[in-house]
Amino acid sequence: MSSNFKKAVSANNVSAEAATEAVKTLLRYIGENPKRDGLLDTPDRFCRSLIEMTEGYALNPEEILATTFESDSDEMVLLKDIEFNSLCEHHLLSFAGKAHIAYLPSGGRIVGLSKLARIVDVYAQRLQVQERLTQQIANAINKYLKPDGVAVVVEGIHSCMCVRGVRKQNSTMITSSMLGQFRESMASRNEFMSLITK
Ligand SMILES: Nc1nc2c(ncn2[C@@H]2O[C@H](COP(=O)(O)OP(=O)(O)OP(=O)(O)O)[C@@H](O)[C@H]2O)c(=O)[nH]1
Ligand SMILES: [Zn+2]
Repeated sequence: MSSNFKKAVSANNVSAEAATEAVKTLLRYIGENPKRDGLLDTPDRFCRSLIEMTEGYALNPEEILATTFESDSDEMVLLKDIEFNSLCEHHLLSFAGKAHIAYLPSGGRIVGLSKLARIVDVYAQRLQVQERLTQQIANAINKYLKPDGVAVVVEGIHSCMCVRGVRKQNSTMITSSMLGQFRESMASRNEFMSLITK
């Protein structure tokens, strides 16, 4: 794994070697010695973790939502409590929580349930703000599945508010994006909200 990483060059032509050197500089910046035993592999590990946590850039939402199935139901489909981990683009610290997604099938087509969870990962595994994460999930489902409506609510706890800065441990950020019938009809929105708060 480690040797594969060393050969890698990013899309922006930054070598893995340059990336690990940058982490060594950060370690020196905080007064650490990157040559001490416990830190020898840390720059390599850190870079691999960062690549792993941003795998969403390489995923294609159109491909994920390409397989659909026939269904004669036009009732709401809801997948709730989809866990996610993301990285806040301001501090590069984790924010994590749950996403809830509903859509109203249109044209007699439904999508495999796991694909909704995969769409969350496409956008969560990038540098994000929670508002954009929420909108991107809703917009992708709207664009590629063309349902009558999409509703997305994301609940996230931001490490940058817990472990540093204002240090508030128990606040949760809640964001939503309502499209189509969920935006137009209060009844649809209320049905969705009551199901996710059960
Ligand atoms: N709206 C929004 N803000 C976020 C998100 N993630 C982190 N933030 C905030 O981004 C802001 C960055 O503010 P700055 O003042 O530039 O940075 P800072 O000095 O580190 O701010 P503090 O966290 O208040 O110490 C902070 O208020 C964070 O709480 C997010 O997903 N959405
Ligand atoms: Zn942050």
